[in-house]
Amino acid sequence: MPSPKPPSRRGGGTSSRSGSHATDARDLTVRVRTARGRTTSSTQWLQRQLNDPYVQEARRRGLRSRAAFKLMELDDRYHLLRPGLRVVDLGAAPGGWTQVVVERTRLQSGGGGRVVGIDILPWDEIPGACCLVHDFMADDAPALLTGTLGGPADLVLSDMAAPTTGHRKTDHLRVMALAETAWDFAESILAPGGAFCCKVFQGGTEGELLARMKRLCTQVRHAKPAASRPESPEVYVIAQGFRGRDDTDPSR
Ligand SMILES: C[S@@+](CC[C@H](N)C(=O)[O-])C[C@H]1O[C@@H](n2cnc3c(N)ncnc32)[C@H](O)[C@@H]1O
Repeated sequence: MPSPKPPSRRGGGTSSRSGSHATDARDLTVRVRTARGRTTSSTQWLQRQLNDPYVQEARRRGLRSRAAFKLMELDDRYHLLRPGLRVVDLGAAPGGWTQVVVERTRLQSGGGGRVVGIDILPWDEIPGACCLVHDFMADDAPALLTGTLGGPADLVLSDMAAPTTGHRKTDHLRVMALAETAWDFAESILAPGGAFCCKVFQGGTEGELLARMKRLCTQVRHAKPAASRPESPEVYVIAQGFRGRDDTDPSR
């Protein structure tokens, strides 16, 4: 599954913002009328979805989410995926990242690896993957994931995000709490040499969490893929070259 070139809009973009484009380019922007019962924000969301080239490209390729393009780009840059890997995908629904993992680790053609995805929301099975519906923050989630994977992981992915409240500080804290719990879990399941790729919020992974990752991994970087909306504070932290868990670390 090749990564996309940043999808372009046929017709040269939105005419309302494209005064510099060729004058014969047709305006293909879909405009959504506000309807009774639909709030302004949901109208804006719908209009953005209908006009998002990543949404259109995902649909064309049979991908479940535009988020799939973020993982493709991160993998192209940091070489996270290869055949035979054992991967855990946290916050996996509706399944775009899992589809990319299955494809790029060649799970369906006997690649020898395994992928276990988990989400608190129901999601449809993906052939080649084990799709769990469970709260990752529940006490029994680490054991469930470890048992289902059946051994150490080479890669832990987390695209988990709680529904946004619109209150920036609250949203930041909620995403960072998920990221910290994801790293705690990664420390317990990653094989030496393993990697972790996780959504965090701008400002990146801070303080103690970043220090812990740097202590246990040879490389820790932040990246914002092109498919991540510029107005979104999300970025991804990629920690590679896991050295093994340090049970003497007092911050654990
Ligand atoms: C941005 S979406 C993930 C998109 C996914 N990577 C894809 O490519 O389709 C974030 C997901 O995190 C999930 N999530 C948030 N909190 C969770 C939790 N405590 N346990 C499991 N999943 C959670 C949400 O239900 C949501 O489906």
